[in-house]
Amino acid sequence: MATKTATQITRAFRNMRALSTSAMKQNATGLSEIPEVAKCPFRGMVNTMNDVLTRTKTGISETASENNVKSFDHVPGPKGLPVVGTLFDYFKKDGLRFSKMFEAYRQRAIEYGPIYKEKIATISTVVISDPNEYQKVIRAEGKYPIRREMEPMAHYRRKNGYELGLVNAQGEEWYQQRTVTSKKMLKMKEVLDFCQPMNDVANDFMDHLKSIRNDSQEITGLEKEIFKWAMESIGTFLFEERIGCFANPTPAKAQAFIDNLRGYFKKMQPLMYNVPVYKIFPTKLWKEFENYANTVMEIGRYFVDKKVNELQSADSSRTKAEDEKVTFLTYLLSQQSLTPEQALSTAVDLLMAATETTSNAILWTLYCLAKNPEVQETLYNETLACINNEQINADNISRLPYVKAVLKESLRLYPITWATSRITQQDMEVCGYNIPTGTHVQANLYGMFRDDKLFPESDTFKPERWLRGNMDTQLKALSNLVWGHGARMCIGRRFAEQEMNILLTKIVQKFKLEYHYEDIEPTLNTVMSPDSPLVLKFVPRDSA
Ligand code: HEM
Repeated sequence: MATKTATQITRAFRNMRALSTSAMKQNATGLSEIPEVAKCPFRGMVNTMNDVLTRTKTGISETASENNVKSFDHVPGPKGLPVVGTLFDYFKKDGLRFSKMFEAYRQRAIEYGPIYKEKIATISTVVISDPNEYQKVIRAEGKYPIRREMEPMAHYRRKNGYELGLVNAQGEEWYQQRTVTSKKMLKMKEVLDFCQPMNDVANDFMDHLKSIRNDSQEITGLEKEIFKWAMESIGTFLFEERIGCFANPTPAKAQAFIDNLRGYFKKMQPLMYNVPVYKIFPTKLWKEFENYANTVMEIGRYFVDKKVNELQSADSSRTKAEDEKVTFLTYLLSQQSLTPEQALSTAVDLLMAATETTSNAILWTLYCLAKNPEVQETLYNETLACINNEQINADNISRLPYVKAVLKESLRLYPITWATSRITQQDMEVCGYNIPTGTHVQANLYGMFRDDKLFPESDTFKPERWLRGNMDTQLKALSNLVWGHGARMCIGRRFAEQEMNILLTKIVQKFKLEYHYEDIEPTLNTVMSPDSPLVLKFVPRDSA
């Protein structure tokens, strides 16, 4: 892909500034997006279902029966009511809960088997709990895999005239953004280059942890602290400079971003499953979500704009767009295939996607380690033997198989993204049923990960499962699924694994973790999070 000249970059910066400051005005006019908002909110779903019904009533079921493949109509599942489907099952006293959808999927799979279908209000889904059968979906996803939109997020962006961003864009638009972004984010060398900044952030975080422990060596409000680490870490990648989240007090903008982003993900969860009335009139929940979203976008843009301004005011003759080592943002802006608005949306998307995910993954891992002291000791001994007190770098990071196994095992027990999502783009057979084009299909990750047949003693934390020699190909494929699959797999995976490995190594080197309270259960704030505050004791290993 050709890079732009310095003049073109300067023009891109200028456009970017104009765009970001006029974003709200664009919302008001919202020329390109108004028709989308004006669409019937249920149209997409009705179309998909009609398509499915037409196909099953006509050619497809005949073909299916010819090949001994049962028609889509026969896929088992809860019946539900006309229009609302099984929605009311989620409001019954002691019934299923939107905040525990992973458990609902698991229970349904136990009741209906490796494939079932369910319609919850406007969402129709086919859930697959057999990893081999799900491979058929993976193999058929094509060049432009379609993941179901995160509807509240996409609706907010359309309504306000923002680009959909990498997470929600589809087809050619998605492909362009993905191609540009993956060159920096999925290339091992590019990510390994960030070992040093990640070490620096993790070292500072160790000092921060020491300073915020109370007299009992416990840290309360650990969630917010870990979130700061995640934000600081992605900040170094996007902007190649420190945001300063560990300062006392935390910079107001960073603190507001953290608080609002958490609220944003929390409110998105119930909006995703309920009837999307918010598309017609703003419900209380929608307004709360919108408020959080406004602040998150505003602050996300502030960080991006700040960097853009700095780059612009630097001597343009020294702009290093042609060089290999430029900030991620400079790189994005230098790409001809991205509009400045797309570059900006992508950067904000990454800032958002990186924080909630890695912070929750780390929280779960620390919880598992604190509850399993023998695992903690094995991990500590590995770090002593393999890297001692060296900084983690491109060479020695591969010498830490146990830390990787610990992370995999935590994500197995607490898969923060607990199900995958694809819309099929061709008819296919799965578990002996015909699945027509346009069907929303999901892998029941939480159900698979807690299945004793796939993972003996599945509720037990055993990182050894993931060590070379103990792992067969099926297990390996399964561990990867927590990052999604194929061309649309998590773009931040390499970045996330590296920063989490570095942080975990440093934490076990410095502290023994203890947990002395009731067990914590998972709940969904869009990603799987602890349902109550996690209070851990950080006991120093040395006298430092
Ligand atoms: C524990 C950490 C994380 C987990 C478990 C995780 C998991 C996932 C999953 C399952 C998907 C959907 C993939 C698919 O549909 O096949 C995804 C997509 C995505 N993730 Fe992550 N993620 C994590 C961290 C991150 C980080 C650190 C970033 C950014 C630096 C990030 C950025 C994204 C983006 C932009 C997408 C959309 C990609 C696309 O549609 O092309 N994620 N992630």
